[in-house]
Amino acid sequence: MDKPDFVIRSEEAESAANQLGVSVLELLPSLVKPAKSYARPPISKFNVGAVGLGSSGRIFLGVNVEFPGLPLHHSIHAEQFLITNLTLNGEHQLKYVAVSSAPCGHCRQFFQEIRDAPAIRILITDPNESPDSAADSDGFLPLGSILPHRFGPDDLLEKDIPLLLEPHDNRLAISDLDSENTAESELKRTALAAANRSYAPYSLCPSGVSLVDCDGKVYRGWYMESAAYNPSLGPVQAALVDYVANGGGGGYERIVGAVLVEKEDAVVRQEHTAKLLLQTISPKCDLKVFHCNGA
Ligand SMILES: O=c1ccn([C@H]2C[C@H](O)[C@@H](CO)O2)c(=O)[nH]1
Ligand SMILES: [Zn+2]
Repeated sequence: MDKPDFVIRSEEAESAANQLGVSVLELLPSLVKPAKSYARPPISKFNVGAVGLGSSGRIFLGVNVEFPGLPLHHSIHAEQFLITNLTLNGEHQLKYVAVSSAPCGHCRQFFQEIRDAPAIRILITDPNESPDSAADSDGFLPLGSILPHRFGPDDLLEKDIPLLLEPHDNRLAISDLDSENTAESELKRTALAAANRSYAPYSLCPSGVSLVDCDGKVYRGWYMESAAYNPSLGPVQAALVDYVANGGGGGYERIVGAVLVEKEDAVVRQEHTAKLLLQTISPKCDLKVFHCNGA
């Protein structure tokens, strides 16, 4: 691979599997090592790669990302990157994951935001892991076997609320945005569209971020919450997942502009954390914040 490919189309996955004489499922563990090479862990130097198969047949990659100069809790875990990559690409279900080391408790918890999470099957490729009696003959374990007695969306939400990978529209708007026509208004519209896809069923404070690099290429991401609150992923991190996946491997200093859209009266506000994160990794980046109205 010359350029990192963080999403593999189903036809590509099938033809790669055919060429190797394996099934698409068997392809997943073979992609973990290349995935690991795209990780950005300057603090731990511990690369993690996660490879997921969605119900559409597409394969998605996830890697861990660490930010020097910031507290460790700003880091993005490979599994969380993977889930963000799924949602940014409109994938509605995650079926299988192969991952280089055992998912930590925080990641097992974040997976709970996906419908039927206990049925997601996980393969840990770390050769030091001893075989698990809950694993199928193909080596995959149900997530429910490594996180029993789950705390999740069912504990806090009504059953019919769309979960993390399911389509939803937060129906947020910014007045007069339709009549604006500047470079900044494109970033604003992208951040608003991102906020409309944000998954914030616990706080009801959705938010979205757009980023632009020095070539004018735009990236976006949205805030995603966890029933257990702390594994939630901020909108800047989510947009950085898009940047790492699609920015051609460049450094964060190439990000020159950013827009955050959130509700004016939000009880959960992203503004200060977004500023802190962007100022640290990309000091020249100009962050603008706009408030939207709920429907
Ligand atoms: O489930 C896990 C556990 C750890 N890491 C990352 C976080 C950090 O960057 C590095 C060391 O903990 O590994 C993951 O990506 N997933
Ligand atoms: Zn983790």
